[in-house]
Amino acid sequence: MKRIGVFTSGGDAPGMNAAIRAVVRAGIYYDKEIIGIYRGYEGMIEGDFVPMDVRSVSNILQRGGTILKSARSTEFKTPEGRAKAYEQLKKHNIDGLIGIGGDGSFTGMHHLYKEHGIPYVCLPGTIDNDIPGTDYTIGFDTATNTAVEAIDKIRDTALSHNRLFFIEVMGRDSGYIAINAGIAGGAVSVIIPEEQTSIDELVKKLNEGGKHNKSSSLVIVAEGGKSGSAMEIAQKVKEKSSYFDTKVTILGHLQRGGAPTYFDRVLASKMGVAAVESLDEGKTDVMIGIVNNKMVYNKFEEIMTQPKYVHKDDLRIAKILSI
Ligand SMILES: Nc1ncnc2c1ncn2[C@@H]1O[C@H](COP(=O)(O)OP(=O)(O)O)[C@@H](O)[C@H]1O
Ligand SMILES: O=P(O)(O)OC[C@H]1O[C@](O)(COP(=O)(O)O)[C@@H](O)[C@@H]1O
Ligand SMILES: [Mg+2]
Repeated sequence: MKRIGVFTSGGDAPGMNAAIRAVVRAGIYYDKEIIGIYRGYEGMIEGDFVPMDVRSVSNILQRGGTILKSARSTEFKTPEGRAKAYEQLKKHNIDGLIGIGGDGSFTGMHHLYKEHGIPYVCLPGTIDNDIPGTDYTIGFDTATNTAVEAIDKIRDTALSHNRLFFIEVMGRDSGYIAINAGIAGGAVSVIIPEEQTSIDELVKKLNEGGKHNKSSSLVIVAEGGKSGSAMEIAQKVKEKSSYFDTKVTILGHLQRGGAPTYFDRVLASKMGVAAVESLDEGKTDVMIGIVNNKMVYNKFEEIMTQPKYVHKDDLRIAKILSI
């Protein structure tokens, strides 16, 4: 393994820069040439490559976003698109890849490997924490802290006006950000895609809160749930009860930006070094994960056939604490 390509793909996540830095520095430490690939699979298809030296990753450890930029590429989902990407990698003598992205990016790397034999190691980089085989993904901790900070601020208004707020958080089809931000932010109820929510039960719960003199109520809604968006759920609740002065806040892309927490910086740094070392040792078709505070190497087929659900116990805890 002499030349390693590194790229970020899918939604950007805080800590991606720390991971790029670790890959570049560890690669150079082990006498590899590191080639940065811009804009994920789009840049791979177009051959948008740049050699990276030690100083090219100075002062990025603490920055959100990704200096390599990211993209979602429709073309790469086709065998033809991946063949184009492979031609570019061959032309630039790239022997292996380290990709930083979510479940979609991991699936893309797996297909490229199966079709063209390019060894790769994936680092889980997504705010959603929706990939099996790791307790945490890079960016999840920062995004959840950002959501909690926003929830605390909204509580000030909720308290001052005795209002009911529905706060929508990201996570695509996963409730990880929602349940953790819900526990940390003291939500009266957390609505996640993994569970069916009854509007009648929610109204009952809110009414009980009213009877117990709750002066503010915050409901955290994960995007992507079957019960609808925060806006739709708020509307349904209003139709069933005129008791509440209701407002809706969608946190949106606020959750993707900002300086990574210490946790995400350390996680990304450890995973970046592990990626270079494991690729050099001959590991491939794997995603690095952290499980019980230990680095693990997950084969694509072993983890991507399994769903990753929020811990049932977390839902129980949120419920107990919201009375
Ligand atoms: N099933 C797939 N086959 C091949 N490539 C895929 C597949 N799913 C996703 N990708 C590639 O990975 C990119 C990033 O995936 P996406 O789901 O958008 O984000 P993330 O990697 O953060 O989950 C997609 O734009 C696409 O190019
Ligand atoms: O920024 P976009 O393209 O609108 O995508 C929004 C989606 O990206 C995310 O922020 C991150 O998802 P990925 O890491 O899978 O790309 C999701 O929580 C959200 O559903
Ligand atoms: Mg994803």
